[in-house]
Amino acid sequence: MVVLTEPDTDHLPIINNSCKSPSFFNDIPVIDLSKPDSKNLIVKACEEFGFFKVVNHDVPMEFISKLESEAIKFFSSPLSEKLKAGPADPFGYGNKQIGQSGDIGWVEYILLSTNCEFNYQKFASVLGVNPESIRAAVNDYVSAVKKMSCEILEKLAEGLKIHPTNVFSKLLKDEKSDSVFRLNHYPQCPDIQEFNVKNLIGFGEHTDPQIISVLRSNNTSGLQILLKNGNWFSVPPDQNSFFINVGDSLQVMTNGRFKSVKHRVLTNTLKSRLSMIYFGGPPLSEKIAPLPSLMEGEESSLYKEFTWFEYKKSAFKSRLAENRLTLFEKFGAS
Ligand SMILES: C=C1C[C@]23C[C@@]1(O)CC[C@H]2[C@@]12CC[C@H](O)[C@@](C)(C(=O)O1)[C@H]2[C@@H]3C(=O)O
Ligand SMILES: O=C(O)CCC(=O)C(=O)O
Ligand SMILES: [Fe+2]
Repeated sequence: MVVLTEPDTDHLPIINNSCKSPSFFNDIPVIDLSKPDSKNLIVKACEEFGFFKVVNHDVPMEFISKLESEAIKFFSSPLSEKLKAGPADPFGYGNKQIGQSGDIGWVEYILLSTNCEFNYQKFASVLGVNPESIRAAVNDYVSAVKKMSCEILEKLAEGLKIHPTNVFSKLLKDEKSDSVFRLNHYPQCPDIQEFNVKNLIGFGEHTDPQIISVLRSNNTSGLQILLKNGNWFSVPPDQNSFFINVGDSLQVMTNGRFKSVKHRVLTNTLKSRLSMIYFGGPPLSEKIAPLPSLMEGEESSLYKEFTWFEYKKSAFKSRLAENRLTLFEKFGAS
C-alpha cells in the first residue's frame, strides 16, 4: 500500500515549475445569505463561474470547531493507526490514492456516506474515544451544512423562477439522498523545497459529480478554480465562510446553463491544509435531466436520459481529470 511518508517526487504529480504561479482570484462572487437579493446573485455566480463564497450563514461555529479538532486529532495519529480505518473503498481512510482508477495526490482523507450506517468504531478506536462522540460531531456539522445547502438551492430555484422552489433541495432532503462527506488533510511538505519544486498536486483537477459541493477549509491556501478564459486562479482561503461548487448533476438539470467548475488543490509547502466538503447528491434512482421549466422554446436536452445510479457508476470508474459528462451528452464525441 502507498503511504504518505517522504515526498517521492518521481511518483507524485507535479505542476510544471516554470509556469507562473496562478494569481489570487479576488473577484469571487460573495453571497450574503441574509440579503434579499442573494437569489439573483447566486444565479449570476452559477452562470459565470459555477463557484461562489457564502457569508452570513447559520452554520454554528462550535460545530465547525468541534469537527475540525476531531479531524486534527485523527490526522495527527500514527500512520499505522490511521490505516486501520482504511482502505477507502470508496469509504474509509485513504492515503495518497484518490478513487479506484490510479489517481494520486499529496493528501490523506476520510470519505463517508451520509445516509449509510457508517463504521465510526474504526475512527473512534484510532482516537481512543467513544464512537458516539465522533458520530455526533459529523452529524451536527453535516446536518447544518445540508440545511444551508437546501437554503441556497431554494434561493437558486427562486432566482431561476422555478416552481416549486424545492425542485433541487428536495433531492438532498430525501432520506435516500446519496450524499457524501469528506475530510481532506494536505500535510505541509517543507522537504519538497529541496527539490526546487513548489507546486505539488494535493488533489488533481476535476469536477464534482453531485448537485452541489460545500467546502470549508482552514486558513491555508491551495484551492484553485479554472475560469472560462482557461486560466487557473487561487482561491484566497477564508475559514469563516463556505465555498460552493456547481456539480455535474446541476449542470445537467440546468441543461448546461450552469457549468460544473473544474478545480484542484496544490499543496502549500509550509502549512497544512484541512478541508471538509459536503457533496449533496440525489437518491440513486433519481432521473437526472434538464428541468422542463428551464427549457426555452424549442430547446432540447443536451443529455441522454440517465439516473444518478448510472452516472455515479460510470463516474467512479473514471480518472479524476476526465470529463465524465461526455459519455452522457447527446451531441458529444461518444
Ligand atoms: C478518481 C475518482 C475519485 C472520485 C471518484 C473518481 O473515480 C472520479 C470522481 C472523484 C470524486 C470527486 C469529488 C468527490 O471528492 C468524490 C468523493 C466524488 O464523488 O467524485 C471523488 C471520488 C472519490 O474520491 O472516490
Ligand atoms: O480539499 C479541498 O480543498 C478540495 C477537494 C475536492 O475538490 C474534493 O474532495 O472533491
Ligand atoms: Fe472536488
